[in-house]
Amino acid sequence: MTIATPSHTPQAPFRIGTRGSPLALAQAHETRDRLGAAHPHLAAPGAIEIVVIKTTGDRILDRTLAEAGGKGLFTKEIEDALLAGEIDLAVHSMKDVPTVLPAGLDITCLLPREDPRDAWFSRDGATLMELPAGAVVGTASLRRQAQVLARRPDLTVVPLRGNVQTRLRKLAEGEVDATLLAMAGLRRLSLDGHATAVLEADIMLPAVAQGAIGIETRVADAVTNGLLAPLNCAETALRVTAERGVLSALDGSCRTPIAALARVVAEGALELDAMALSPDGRTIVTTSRRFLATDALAAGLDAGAELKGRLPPGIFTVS
Ligand SMILES: NCc1[nH]cc(CCC(=O)O)c1CC(=O)O
Repeated sequence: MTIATPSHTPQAPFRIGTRGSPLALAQAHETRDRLGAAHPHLAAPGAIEIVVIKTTGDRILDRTLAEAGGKGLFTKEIEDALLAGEIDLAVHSMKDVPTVLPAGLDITCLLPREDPRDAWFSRDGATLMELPAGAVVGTASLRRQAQVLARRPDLTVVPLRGNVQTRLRKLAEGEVDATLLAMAGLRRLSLDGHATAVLEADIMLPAVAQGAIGIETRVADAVTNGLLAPLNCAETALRVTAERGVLSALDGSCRTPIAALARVVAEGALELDAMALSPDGRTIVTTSRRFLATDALAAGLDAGAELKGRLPPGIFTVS
């Protein structure tokens, strides 16, 4: 396979590739605004074009993503457009980006991270611990399902899909009694005011890279990568590197629910909490690391390898 390496020419519009969901578009607009703020020639009207690309993940409405299987459901078609030179950069929720990227592409920029926590929504304002026995929690995320069932094995978890607005509508219509959504997405859509509660990480450890926006480009496209350099948030990049290290150490051992959150605890020092769970929430393996910024990837990989080694055989291989 040959990899095209077209490069942005200053007179043509700069093209941002994105999914078409309201959240994806908000993230693309944030990227466009940050590029315009950093580079006056990109602030002019029409200087940046937003190209909406439909992905396999957008077509899957009736099954949970875990059932649909496969990695990169939300990224493949966008990456194909990037490799073909149809767009100059792709904006992704890092949570949806696989750990292994196509040859010639890389995440070359991470925007400052939003709140990584999950928000809790219930129809009548009950918290997770207050919901009546047998109440129905809607989520397609095995990570959220497992952590809900770990605390409340008497609840029923059913899949709930659709974009943020759709899920909130289904909650209001009574299809479920409660649901969970990433705070980051809600903030970006100005919907965070509707949340019943924000779940701290010791109640609901977030997904790897939740709340982080990553920008994927062609490694060889020096023009685009140069324009993005001032937009990169070094702290977010370190945290995401550690968390994705956990994921890459566990990749291949299936669709085990995994959660991880890294944060800066002192100048140049980070802490990482990582967790693997069985979907029924009955088996939970956790570990933490404290490490220096230079060791972010190694710490994540090491934590992931430890979790992998401690997984009870059989329980976690659901593939
Ligand atoms: N898989 C869907 C998805 N991908 C990223 C976000 C939220 C935004 C983020 O985590 O950056 C969501 C929705 C959700 O989990 O509520």
